[in-house]
Amino acid sequence: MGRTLAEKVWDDHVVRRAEGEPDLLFIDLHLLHEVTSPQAFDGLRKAGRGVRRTDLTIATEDHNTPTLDIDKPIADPVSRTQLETLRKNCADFGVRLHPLGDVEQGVVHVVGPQLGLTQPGMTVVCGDSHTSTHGAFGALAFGIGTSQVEHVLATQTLPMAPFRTMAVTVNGELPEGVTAKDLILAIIAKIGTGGGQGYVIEYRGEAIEKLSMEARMTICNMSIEAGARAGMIAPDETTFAYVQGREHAPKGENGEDWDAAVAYWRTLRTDDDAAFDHEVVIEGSELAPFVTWGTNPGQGAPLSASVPDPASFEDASARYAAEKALEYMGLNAGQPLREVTVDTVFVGSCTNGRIEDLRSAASVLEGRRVADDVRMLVVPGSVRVALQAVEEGLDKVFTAAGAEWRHAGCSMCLGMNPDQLQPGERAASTSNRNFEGRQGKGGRTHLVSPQVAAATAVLGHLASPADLSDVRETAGV
Ligand SMILES: CC(C)[C@H](C(=O)O)[C@@H](O)C(=O)O
Ligand code: SF4
Repeated sequence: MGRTLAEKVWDDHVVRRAEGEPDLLFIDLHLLHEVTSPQAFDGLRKAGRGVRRTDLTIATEDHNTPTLDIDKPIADPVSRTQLETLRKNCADFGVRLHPLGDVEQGVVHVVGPQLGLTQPGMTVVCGDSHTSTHGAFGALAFGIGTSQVEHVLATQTLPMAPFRTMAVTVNGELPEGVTAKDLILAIIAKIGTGGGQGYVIEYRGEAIEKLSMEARMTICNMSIEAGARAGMIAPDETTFAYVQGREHAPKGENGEDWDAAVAYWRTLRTDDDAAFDHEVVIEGSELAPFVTWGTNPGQGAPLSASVPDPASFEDASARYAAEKALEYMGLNAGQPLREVTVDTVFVGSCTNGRIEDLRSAASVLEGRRVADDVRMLVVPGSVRVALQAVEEGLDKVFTAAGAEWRHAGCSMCLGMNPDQLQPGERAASTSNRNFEGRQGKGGRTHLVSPQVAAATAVLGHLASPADLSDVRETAGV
């Protein structure tokens, strides 16, 4: 019988298989950041071990980095210690690090792909749940815990429990104004935040094949929010075009390494006779802009809908979760989502902080103004993304509209740096988690696409670009 994409990549990395034991996999790329690596390095020190493959290991600073005044000392002592510790560890163990201020610094899941380090068919790990992002290249990419980080540092291998396979097939075409973010929010609302548990999800179908690499990364990034072990998309011409020419892409003197790599990558497709353990089918043409109303990424609905009545949930735990969520979010059942007002808009993160995301937010903001009582932060996912945006003049579009243009990092995606919501503040955010307190204690988060974020910033309430049709005219543009 044929094999799925995930099974092929897995099989190609098994270095030891024994009855009744998890397979031991070789790891092609190990990404590190300041939050989940300190204890792993301490463990190495205690055991007198080194980093086995420094050539396959790379670190960046992202979670604790400020996005303003980056040349000043870091005020928060916890953040400062985290960054100093990473710097010392990387220096002591010979690991390549892109610190704050470096041109390759940025959110770890933005940096790997843009350097061409993330490639089809690889195994990629990082002590970070959104490592699933790299699956967009047809890599098997897992978030791992700190003790596993230590294991990979020491051995470049990892024992992995077997997984089940799920296909999420998206047929047809996404309607105009519907983005990868809307699609993944709709998928999670459909299968639930636990729906992917134990599975590696392969996204396939016409609508997926048409997506850019940036959009595919948005989808795979949020696989973890459905509980999945990983998300993957088979590599194709779009993938090869994105990887080709990047710093770490295969080359060879006459391009022979590239040709050999592409020949192998073309085999990384699920065989026609392979069977998935579970299949979900979605009609892309039926989708609409999607936003969350609750406190987990599965509590979402089309923007045109209203806040659901908890009583409408048949399942008792879903009903209870909805009640708690509405209480925390300060929302009432039946309230139209378009009438929910926000004070903050955040465009950024490893979900939607890439150049295409900034372009799409800028295209909505061009010639318009952020509403007076709204604060909008635009935070590029990496310094490279920032430089590209500046080259295209996007930073000017943002600042002219009244938004703040910040330095690269995780920023307001989670409250580990100065960019935070105040208690009771409400944000439309292009990030991936709307958990209680995620963006700051008592902060309320609505997950949205970059386009919805920008339209929301202009109108001051949840909105899509379609709601803006006459605003630009009034502004005389
Ligand atoms: C801090 C880190 C461990 C965490 C993760 O694992 O994802 C963070 O990146 C997040 O998005 O919540
Ligand atoms: S941007 Fe957000 S989701 Fe991504 S790694 Fe940083 S904190 Fe995690």
